[in-house]
Amino acid sequence: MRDVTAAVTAGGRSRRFGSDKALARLGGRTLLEHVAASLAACPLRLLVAPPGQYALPGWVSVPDTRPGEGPLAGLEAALGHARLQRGEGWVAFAGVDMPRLTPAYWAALAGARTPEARAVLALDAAGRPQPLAALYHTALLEQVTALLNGGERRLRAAALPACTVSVPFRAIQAVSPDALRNVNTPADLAALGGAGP
Ligand SMILES: Nc1nc2c(ncn2[C@@H]2O[C@H](COP(=O)(O)OP(=O)(O)OP(=O)(O)O)[C@@H](O)[C@H]2O)c(=O)[nH]1
Ligand SMILES: [Mg+2]
Repeated sequence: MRDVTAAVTAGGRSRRFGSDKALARLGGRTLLEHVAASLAACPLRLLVAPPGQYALPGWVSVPDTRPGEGPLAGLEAALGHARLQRGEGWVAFAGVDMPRLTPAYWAALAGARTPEARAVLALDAAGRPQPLAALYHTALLEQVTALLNGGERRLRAAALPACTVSVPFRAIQAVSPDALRNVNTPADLAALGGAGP
């Protein structure tokens, strides 16, 4: 993962969770810390969030380009900052609410890259692509900006089918079986064995 920039997007309002889910605890760590740990091997690590909201040692705070406009806007900020700092290359983009992501998960995605690919997404058990724990190339930045300017807000629109590689669920399951577990509600966290703040 030395050639990949990490980016955690953390500008959401956790409406379904009812309090800031980035700070909810699971096994002695916050959800945000769990996700960050999965990406600790990346040399540059970006936290896209309102300035001053979170303290995450070793992570560079990056403000949203379009605050409150959702994770696609978070991706725009992450790709722009990654390009500025390191030139063209890959970004591992994650939400705050996937505490079971692991280095092996990210390595599986990184290993699936092809020279033509501009996005790498894992498929879940039902075959649905998972855009919130995926690799995106900085070459997508202009396309992402155009989508946002056109009113698009769905993150999955960033992964254009023609240049997206899918990683089958069985390949994820083999290395990181719970990686795609996602916390949207307190019940989701309880199912993982955690509790609210
Ligand atoms: N940078 C940034 N990240 C966002 C924004 N909106 C959502 N996110 C992040 O995107 C990820 C997935 O979003 P959701 O699961 O919908 O989280 P959320 O929007 O906080 O939660 P809900 O209010 O319940 O939809 C989380 O890591 C959020 O923090 C935003 O406007 N900017
Ligand atoms: Mg949301």
